[in-house]
Amino acid sequence: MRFLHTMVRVKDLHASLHFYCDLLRLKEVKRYESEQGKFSLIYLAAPDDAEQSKATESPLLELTYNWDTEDYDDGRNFGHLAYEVTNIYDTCTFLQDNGITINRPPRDGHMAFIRSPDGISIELLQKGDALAPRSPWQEMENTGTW
Ligand SMILES: C[C@@H](O)C(=O)SC[C@H](NC(=O)CC[C@H](N)C(=O)O)C(=O)NCC(=O)O
Ligand code: NI
Repeated sequence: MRFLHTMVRVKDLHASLHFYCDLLRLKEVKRYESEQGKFSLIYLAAPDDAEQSKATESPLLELTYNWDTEDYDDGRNFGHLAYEVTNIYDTCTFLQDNGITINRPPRDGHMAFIRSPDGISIELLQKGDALAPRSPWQEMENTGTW
């Protein structure tokens, strides 16, 4: 058995594609539109996976967009989506500069949390064990100025 994807339902497809593709830089690898079911399924791969020849065989994020607006309760049973980043401080700076709240700043250079437009928790983990190169974030950590 192979892990295929995690599906999240999104209320605003434009806002979600901006968040996941423009900001998190995920790549759309396939899309399914159902006129009968009145929904769209958009499959997103992490950029490193998308560069591989078999991007559609890597673990994907499936965005489900129901064309008729629905209210989705905040399912507490769902935890988070986790992505590995090359430099967690650079990533958090880019996201913050683009209006994303860093709900859990990258203390110790390893882990940060943000939320999607639908409130889905996204965990960002520093690639490898090496601390990200020193950056203003670490100075802010050390001086407690966030
Ligand atoms: C193709 C495969 O990856 C799917 O996930 S299709 C599953 C199917 N999805 C839908 O019908 C989308 C629209 C529906 N209104 C919804 O919001 O899910 C499905 O069976 N969904 C039910 C589910 O619980 O996932
Ligand atoms: Ni699915």
